[in-house]
Amino acid sequence: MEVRARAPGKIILAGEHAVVHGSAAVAASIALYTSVSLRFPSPSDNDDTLTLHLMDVGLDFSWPVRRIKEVLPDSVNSIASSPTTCSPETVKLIATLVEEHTIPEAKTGIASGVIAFLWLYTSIQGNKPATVTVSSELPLGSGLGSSAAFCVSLSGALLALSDSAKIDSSQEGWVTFGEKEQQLANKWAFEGEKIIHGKPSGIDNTVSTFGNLIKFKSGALTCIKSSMILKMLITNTKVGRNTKALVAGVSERKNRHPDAMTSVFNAVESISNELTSIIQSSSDDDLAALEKEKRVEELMEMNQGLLQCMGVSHASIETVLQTTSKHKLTSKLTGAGGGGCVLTLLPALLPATVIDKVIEELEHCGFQCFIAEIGGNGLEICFDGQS
Ligand SMILES: Nc1ncnc2c1ncn2[C@@H]1O[C@H](COP(=O)(O)OP(=O)(O)OP(=O)(O)O)[C@@H](O)[C@H]1O
Ligand SMILES: C[C@@](O)(CCO)CC(=O)[O-]
Ligand SMILES: [Mg+2]
Repeated sequence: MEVRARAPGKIILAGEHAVVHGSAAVAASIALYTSVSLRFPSPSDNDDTLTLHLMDVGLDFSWPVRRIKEVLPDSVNSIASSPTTCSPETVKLIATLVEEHTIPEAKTGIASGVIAFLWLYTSIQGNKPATVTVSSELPLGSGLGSSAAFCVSLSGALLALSDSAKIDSSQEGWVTFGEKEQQLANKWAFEGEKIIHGKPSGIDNTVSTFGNLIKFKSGALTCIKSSMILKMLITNTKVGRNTKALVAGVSERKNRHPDAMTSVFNAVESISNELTSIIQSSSDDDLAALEKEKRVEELMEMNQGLLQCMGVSHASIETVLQTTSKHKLTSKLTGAGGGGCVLTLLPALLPATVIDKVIEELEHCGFQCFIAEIGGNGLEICFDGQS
């Protein structure tokens, strides 16, 4: 029996970090996916191992299921319908399973993803042997929600072959879960994100599960219907960073300066709310459309300034800001910052020659640029092995 699941990455248009502290944020899915395939061996395969292939980092992990039972005796019972937080003690136990494999020094960040995998796998599928393969079109650890896409696609595949999700496996091509199953996959993915991020807001797994353009605040999402073309250039500075450390850094700054940081988070909330109304408002003529673009640019600039206040910008991000501003374009970091990706709004009437020139200059700095489609599908499942 085999199933595949895929889940998209995301960009945050406004509100990263502040959203962890209760402010609203605006995010959109992008058409770059992480895919997971899950296959249970047939009895004749005589295979008693759980194997994980991580194609993007070229690492393979494999455990005899009796070893998993030894370390995690509770994993004999699946708790698929009740998303549960992995306790710090269980994280430590799972880490011993991960440490049985050698992870090269440069890839140690992968360990938290493997721990999240083992928690989701054993909670949803118990102790069955299986082969799980993960591959992604997203750059890992760059602010485009690779950890969420990993957790959502994994939860989707695991639930699709569990008794907790009712889904017709005879359907062909990519299909979406029903609302109840989507909610369940999203909740499990959030539990995985907690292992990777420490204190996630839930915005990344939510937009990856449901797709589209959303406003998110304190765990609740509102779908946004955009009435304007939002074309974003994404620049990957290729400076590696870790969301968990950046989120913890902002919390420490908040502990040191509670009043000032609360004001910063409140300002971000106003930016997200204003951005939402601008994106949704209808524009009667080209002038109004142009005016809306200018306002979005101004809000992006203000949000970037506040992210600098939070201490999550980086020299490489500043280089992108300076390079794009020479062409009168506005940029802001997206995701956790500290390197990673930067968004630049490409106005609807911007000549293609200018876009080419900006990309050339950014790539000359060693960055990688791409334009991704915004606001597409969320989590999807495929049973037929064809699509
Ligand atoms: N395709 C993948 N294969 C293996 N591990 C992955 C994959 N995608 C994500 N991960 C896990 O997620 C971690 C990166 O998550 P992190 O939250 O730091 O960055 P991000 O999600 O890309 O950015 P952001 O959270 O700012 O949007 C990796 O170190 C790894 O543990
Ligand atoms: C930095 C952050 O706000 C977004 C990361 O994409 C963290 C989170 O919301 O979980
Ligand atoms: Mg992440």
